[in-house]
Amino acid sequence: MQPVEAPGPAVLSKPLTVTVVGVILILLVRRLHWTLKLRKLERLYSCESLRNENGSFRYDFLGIAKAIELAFHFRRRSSLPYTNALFKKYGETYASNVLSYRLIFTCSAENIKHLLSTAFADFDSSPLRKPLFEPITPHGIFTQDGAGWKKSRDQLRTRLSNLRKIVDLDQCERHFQAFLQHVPPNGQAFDAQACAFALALDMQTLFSLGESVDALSFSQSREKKQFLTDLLFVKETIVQDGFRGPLRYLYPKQRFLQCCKRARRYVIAHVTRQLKERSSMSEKAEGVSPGRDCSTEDEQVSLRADQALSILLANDSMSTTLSGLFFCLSHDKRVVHKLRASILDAVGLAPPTWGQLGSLHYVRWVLQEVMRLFPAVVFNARVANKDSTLPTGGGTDGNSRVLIRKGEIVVFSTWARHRLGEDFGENPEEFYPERWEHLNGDMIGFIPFNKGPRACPGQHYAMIVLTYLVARIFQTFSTVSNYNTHDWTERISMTLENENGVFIGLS
Ligand code: HEM
Repeated sequence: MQPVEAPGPAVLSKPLTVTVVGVILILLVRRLHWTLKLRKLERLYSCESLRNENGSFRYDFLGIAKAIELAFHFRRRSSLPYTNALFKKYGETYASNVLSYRLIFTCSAENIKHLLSTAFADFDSSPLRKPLFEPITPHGIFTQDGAGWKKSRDQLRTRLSNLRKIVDLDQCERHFQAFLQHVPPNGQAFDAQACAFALALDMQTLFSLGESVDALSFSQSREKKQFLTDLLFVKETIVQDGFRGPLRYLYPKQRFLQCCKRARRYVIAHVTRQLKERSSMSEKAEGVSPGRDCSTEDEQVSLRADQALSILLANDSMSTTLSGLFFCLSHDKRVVHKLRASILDAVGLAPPTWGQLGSLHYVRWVLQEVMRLFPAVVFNARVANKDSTLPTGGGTDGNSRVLIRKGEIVVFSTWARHRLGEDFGENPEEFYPERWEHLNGDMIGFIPFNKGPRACPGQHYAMIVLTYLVARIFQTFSTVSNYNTHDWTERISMTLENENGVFIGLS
């Protein structure tokens, strides 16, 4: 009998070759199909090409030099003037290659409106935020898009809708009195930014956890101090990792994860207590014991914890506005004088009532002007979830539509939007609250709270609380002395801060 010969290598490699060629062909056909689809979209919307950042990055094919330059400016605290200079050079919308990703930078009011409102469904934020926020709020509003986001949003809206119920002016007064304890006598210097930060934290923890973290108290408990330290570290790491992009995986995460775990445990303990109190109240009221489904209870606690943590992560915005206000007023005696006179004129020296808050128009102009010059969130980004377009930025004049491919990141700058161009009248870099006499807080390019379905759900709450605090501060004091020895220097944390603090005196 003839021995059966084993198949040679040539016979074995045939099916492999066919498979590889087949896969390559499928990929090429898909690529071709996608390219043709893009061309069709381009033709349909008459898209033209976007200006690319060239200059020193012409041969930076992998976008490494650009990434280094961005990191350099972040560390040097010069990202804001740097990006504004690029907008002046390339126009309101341009593209950059950063670590092989095409990033589109824009400060065009039309493009921002498109991202946030008109084409809201075509752009997501979770691909960028989820990896950053997941360890602290796995199902929080910041980590979601689509149906998950809508569910969280609806729950928050229900919670934030009844302003009369959630803004307790007596509580605001207590927080204001605690703030006063930190103002030294006779107009001596203190760091108003640090105090504003503590004040905002106390208000927000009381609101979201039912118990203040007592950041303004001189006898804060060790547990609360630890929670605060953990929360601050978590926020700081999230921001740094956001700027590091894919390079963040090179950095150790042990302390971050530990802080997330401890902070979450603290929040869960408070939320559980709140839910138990509420459930025993309803039991007493209805005389029945609600069915106890363990998994539902756990889910409820986890959901509430995510909600509370999301509010706490969004908290710094209030302190950015307050410290920005102190900074601007320490340079402008005229506005301080006019602000105080307008408050005394409308409400006298007694704490303003709910009804009186709406009549403090000059306070509103001053707050809007501060939020224009020092918006809490200076940069923001969205990722295209399908091939799409932006209304402007294409062609030599920058007026044509531009094509955005699925997965591309569009970064928009609120800082540049508020400070470049002529939307806000003359000298947009100047603090001039009177400009709001002729402008509308709802105007398209004014986006301190963003716009559209994902606009800040706490904006009305924030404006009422801030108006109350400003009224109380300037009923009490008539001068703001400037003790800052350095220029205002950016510190982009979860929100915007002055790297040097804001040293003022109140008398
Ligand atoms: C002056 C004060 C505030 C400013 C300037 C501000 C600004 C903003 C901005 C710009 C966003 C959009 C972020 C984005 O889409 O990437 C935002 C979102 C958010 N803010 Fe505020 N905020 C303030 C106060 C508050 C307060 C007091 C709360 C809660 C009580 C709050 C809760 C939130 C939440 C939960 C989101 C996420 C909304 C979502 O993703 O759908 N904010 N805020």
